[in-house]
Amino acid sequence: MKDRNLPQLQPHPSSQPWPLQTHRAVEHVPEEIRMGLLLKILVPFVGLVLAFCFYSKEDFKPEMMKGKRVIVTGASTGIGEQMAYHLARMGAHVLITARTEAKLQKVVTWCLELGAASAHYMYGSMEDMALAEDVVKEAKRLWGGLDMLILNHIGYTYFNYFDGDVEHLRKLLEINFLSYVAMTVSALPVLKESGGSILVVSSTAGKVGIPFVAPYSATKFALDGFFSSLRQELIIENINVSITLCILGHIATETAEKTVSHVMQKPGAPKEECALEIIKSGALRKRELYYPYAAVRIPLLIRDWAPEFLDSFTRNRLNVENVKRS
Ligand SMILES: NC(=O)C1=CN([C@@H]2O[C@H](COP(=O)(O)OP(=O)(O)OC[C@H]3O[C@@H](n4cnc5c(N)ncnc54)[C@H](OP(=O)(O)O)[C@@H]3O)[C@@H](O)[C@H]2O)C=CC1
Ligand SMILES: C[C@]12CC(=O)[C@H]3[C@@H](CCC4=CC(=O)CC[C@@]43C)[C@@H]1CC[C@@H]2C(=O)CO
Repeated sequence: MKDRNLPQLQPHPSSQPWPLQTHRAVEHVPEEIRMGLLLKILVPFVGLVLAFCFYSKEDFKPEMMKGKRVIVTGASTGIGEQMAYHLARMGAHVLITARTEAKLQKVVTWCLELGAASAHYMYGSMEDMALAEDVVKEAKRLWGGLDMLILNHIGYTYFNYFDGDVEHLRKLLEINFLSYVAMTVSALPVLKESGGSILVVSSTAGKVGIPFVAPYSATKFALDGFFSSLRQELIIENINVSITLCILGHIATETAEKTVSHVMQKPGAPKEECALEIIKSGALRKRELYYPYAAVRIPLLIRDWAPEFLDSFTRNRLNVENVKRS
């Protein structure tokens, strides 16, 4: 008979059959620690397995781009500039765009030095939808057709709390999204003739919620929605034009480093390698590119399983205390 006054001693966990013992041990570990341990072990492993599977099938050869006719927008600096140089080394024809003519002239000169089959530029702002269409018309005039359209340009992006400026958002939607649609509408007929490719440069901010880039993020999400739907329609109609959505993490371009060096805890990935991976993914007609692979792909794997954890992880990767409302 048990003595009511004595504390009822529990059998030591080690005397329990294994499952019960483990169950009790796990019960005492807080949820967030369990999630953290799970993610620290499981997620990198999954990322490595996916990376091996994905990249082990890579069979890009630079000669695939020799003689190809390529438009690269936003190519006066940054990732677009590096894409132009890679294409030049591969012997492609390049037509590059941006607003700053002097910068475009220098990039074209260097492209010819590097071995481009031909190199031309058109300058102006992509706020002007007529320019978006004129660039494709110029490609038809110069080359008689088009093989690859790389949509890369973006308008000025602040990195701060959303300030409520709806007009800024409207303008950014025109530059970052509607001009991409206008160029695609203009280019599709010639891309159908060549069985060509459309490469859409986007961001992790076009797939998950990242603070301080709300207007920019909206334009990148719009790209995903529009071009993922258009890709479905091209497949349904057996139209041989590929669409590659390029999801990029933080890349060390001049603009990015100027804008966020005080907030990011790690430097961006190299713009030269990023540019090459974009070209390779388009030439191989990939559905999506994730670069840097693990830094981009793992958050997307977590996104639908543990959204709150991902939000918290994203905030903790930034020195948010350094962002002051302007
Ligand atoms: N850097 C990063 O961390 C990341 C970048 N990305 C994406 O990569 C792409 C390139 O980024 P990045 O190289 O850093 O950008 P940059 O700011 O370095 O280059 C932007 C380009 O767009 C041009 N441009 C700017 N405004 C306009 C306009 N109104 N009309 C036409 N062209 C314009 C600029 O030239 P000009 O001023 O002469 O017009 C420049 O050539 C973008 O789509 C961006 O969203 C995605 C994720 C991360
Ligand atoms: C907005 C911009 C480009 C980006 O997409 C990044 C942002 C810095 C914080 C980021 C971290 C990530 O992991 C994903 C990308 C991004 C949202 C960059 C600040 C300026 C960059 C820009 O405008 C284009 O160069």
